[in-house]
Amino acid sequence: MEPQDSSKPVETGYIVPVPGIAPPSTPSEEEDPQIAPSPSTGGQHSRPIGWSLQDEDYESWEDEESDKSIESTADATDQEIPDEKEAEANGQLRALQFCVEANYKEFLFACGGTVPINSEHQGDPDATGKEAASRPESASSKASSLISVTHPPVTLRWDPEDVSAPASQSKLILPIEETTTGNLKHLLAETKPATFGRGGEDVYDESYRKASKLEPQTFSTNFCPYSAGIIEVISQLLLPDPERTGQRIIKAELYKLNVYTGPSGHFRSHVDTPRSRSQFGSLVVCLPVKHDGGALEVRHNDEVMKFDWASTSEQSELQWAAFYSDCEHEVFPVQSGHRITLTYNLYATFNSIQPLGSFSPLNNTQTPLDREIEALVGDATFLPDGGYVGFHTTHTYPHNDLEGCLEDTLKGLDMVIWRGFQRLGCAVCLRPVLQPASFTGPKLPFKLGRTFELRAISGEVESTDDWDAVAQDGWGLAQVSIEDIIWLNEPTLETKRAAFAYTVYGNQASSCLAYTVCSIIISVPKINEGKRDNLETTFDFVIEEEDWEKRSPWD
Ligand SMILES: O=C(O)CCC(=O)C(=O)O
Ligand SMILES: [Fe+2]
Repeated sequence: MEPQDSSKPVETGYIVPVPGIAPPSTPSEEEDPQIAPSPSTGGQHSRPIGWSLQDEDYESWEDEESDKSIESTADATDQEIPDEKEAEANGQLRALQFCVEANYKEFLFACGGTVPINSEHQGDPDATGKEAASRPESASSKASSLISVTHPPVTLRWDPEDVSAPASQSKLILPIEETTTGNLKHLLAETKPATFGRGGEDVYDESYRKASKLEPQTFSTNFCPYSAGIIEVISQLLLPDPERTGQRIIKAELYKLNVYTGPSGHFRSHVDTPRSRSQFGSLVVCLPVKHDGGALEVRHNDEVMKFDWASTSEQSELQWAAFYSDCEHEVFPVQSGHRITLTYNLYATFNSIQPLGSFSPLNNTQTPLDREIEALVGDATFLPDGGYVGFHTTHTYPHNDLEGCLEDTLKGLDMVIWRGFQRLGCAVCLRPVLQPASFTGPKLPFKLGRTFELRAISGEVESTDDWDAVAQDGWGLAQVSIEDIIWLNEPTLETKRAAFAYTVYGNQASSCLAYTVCSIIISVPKINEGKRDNLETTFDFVIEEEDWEKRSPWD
């Protein structure tokens, strides 16, 4: 896993000053999550995507701008209906657009459950017990078992600062076993203040985060999220492999042991910094230590999921939650006791070996959404000569990373769209879509990019032509023009990332950032003798122009 280049600005906030190209908050490579001071509770989609630093009154054109972006999307889909056949195809298209919209709330962005601790446990993976995972608010969640596993008591051992301290004092058995009870205070004494990345440095700010931590190299545990069955559950719910190709599997990496102590331990709303391009989420495992308060709330767009472990914190079980890395989350204040957690970074990785009879209750290939995609692609009146369909992703990806996004990290609905079209022979690729920057000048059009790299461009923009030149020459545009794409949905502006910096000359010069959202571009093959050709491929990110032309469905 290559780590994210921390020298590169990563944009997650809303207002981004551009001294050169440095953003206000470059996350620290070493330390904890960067803070995305985002909207209170998940999801306004009406934020502007680019603006001049001099635009003090950006609030006033914010709505206008977002309306405009939505209009532009609608323009692309509201196409003329010259004859009956096209009308029919359009009906099919609208059905899919409707279905996509209806599915927005259907996809999990977080999941959680419990693993019972069984002191009789002998390490037998088939030992009976229960493991549950589902939406935490559902009353039946704990009954909807996916896998039956129990875990032996959890042992924690740590390196004491005082190396002469006896080993028997640097160990806890949880739920707290009498012989180790007194060691909780030793553990607490070994933890260090938990900092987080803000403005490019590690800060300890108790008003934002009050917690302490141990680094993974200073402690060890017999707890393993794989043998506890947790990774299997996350895999089925957050990173499913609907056709069971066994291609993408999860790598969980222990990140920290965190302690939030009453009466005021907490972590305000933030988005974790992905440690690499392949990170798609985080896992928090709550150890059985008594505490009150400290609920974890996870948000995505307008949806909220809450994991409140306090009332069962003394029970003989491990409670856990996992969520996609672009989700805002928050740990509410712990009122008393100690909320002790193990956190893991979750990466999507490849598996070339087919899973052996792995239990998969999910079969996503026949969801209503899949059926709508099938109906659209199967309709010979829809793009009979081939063409492009676009889908703005509902989650954020590192789409300003030089190496682009990894399709294996696609989340929720995004993955279903990608796989749904791909399995029908359509070619798919991820592309950054440049959003119209806004400044006191001409209104600028959307652009579809071919590069993901975040750049500083010395171009000066005074007119639409200048903008075209900056975007075309300085940033690079895909051969497919944005107007050639039929869009299935509107961009979710929260997923934006900085693409390049440029200078605007109005009354005075000002630096601006141009932003992109991430989109799936689908090349629908042409109809050949009543059937679609099979493109059986993804686009390449760095292909020559001739290749683009070769792959064009109009050839
Ligand atoms: O402890 C939790 O529930 C979440 C902690 C968290 O957000 C983090 O460590 O980044
Ligand atoms: Fe976090």
